[in-house]
Amino acid sequence: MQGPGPALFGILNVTPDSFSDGGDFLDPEAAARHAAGMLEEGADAIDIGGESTRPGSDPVTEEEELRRVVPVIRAILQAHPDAGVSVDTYRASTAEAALEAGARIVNDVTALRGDRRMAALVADAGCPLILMHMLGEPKTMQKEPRYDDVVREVRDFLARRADHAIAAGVDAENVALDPGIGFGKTLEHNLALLRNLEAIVGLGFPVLLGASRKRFLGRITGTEEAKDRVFGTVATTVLGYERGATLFRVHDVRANREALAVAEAVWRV
Ligand SMILES: Nc1nc2ncc(COP(=O)(O)OP(=O)(O)O)nc2c(=O)[nH]1
Repeated sequence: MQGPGPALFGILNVTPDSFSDGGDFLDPEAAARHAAGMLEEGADAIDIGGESTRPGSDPVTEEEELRRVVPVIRAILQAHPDAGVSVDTYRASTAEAALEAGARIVNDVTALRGDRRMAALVADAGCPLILMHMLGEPKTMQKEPRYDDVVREVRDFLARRADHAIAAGVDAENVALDPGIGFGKTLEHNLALLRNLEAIVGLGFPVLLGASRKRFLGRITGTEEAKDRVFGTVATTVLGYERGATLFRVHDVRANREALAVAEAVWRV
C-alpha cells in the first residue's frame, strides 16, 4: 500500500444518507463523474462505500450494497482503467464482487470483525487491507463512548487486528491501520488520537486518517454544514502527516492535495 509519498483516497459514498454527501452520487453516472473529478484533482484512489456508517445509521442489505457499489466501480474503471479503487465494506461478498469488478483495496471499518470470511478473501486476493478502530457499531457507538486511555486502547486494538489479519494469511505489507476518527469517540478522544498519532504509526504499518468533514471539526470551528468543513479537514491532514500518517481519506481532494504538497515540501529532507 505504501507508495513514495502520502496518498489521498477520494471519498465516493453511493448512499442516500451519508452524513455529508448522502444522495449526491447514487446514480452510477453521477458517481463516475465525481470520481473522475477527484482523480483529476489528484486522488490516488477512490474509496467507494454503499452503506453509511454515520452515528445512528442502520445497515443496508447485502443485495442493496452490491447493487449500489458494483455498477459504480465498473463505470469508473471503464472511464479510468488505471484508477485505484478501494471498497469500503465489512461484507466479504461485497468485497469479493468489488475485487472482481476491479477494486484493488479493501477498507474494512470493522477490522475483519464484521464478516469472518473477509480475512481469507483478502489473503487470497493478495490486496491491501485497511483495518479501522470502531467502538461497537455505528448505531450506538456515539452513545457515551468511554476509554481508560483512548490512545493505548485504540493502538492495542489495531495491533491485535493486524496480528489477526497476518495470522489469517494477509501479507503484512498489505496492512494499513486507521484510528477511526469519529467512530465511538468524543471530541476529546478524537483530539487525543490526533495529538498522539505517533503511537499508532509506531506499530509499523501505514496509517490512514479519515477525519474529513466530521462532526468534531464542526464543534471546533462552528461550521454547521458538513460540506463546509474543508479547512478544518485540511488542518487534520497536515497535523496527521506531520505525525506520520501517510494515507488520507477525504471528500475535498484538491484542498487536501495542495496542503499535503506544502507539508511535504517543508518536511521532505
Ligand atoms: N477507513 C475509514 N473508512 C471510513 N469510512 C466511512 C467513514 C465515514 O465517513 P463518510 O464515508 O464520509 O460518511 P458515511 O459513513 O455517512 O457514508 N469514515 C471512515 C474512516 O474514518 N476511515
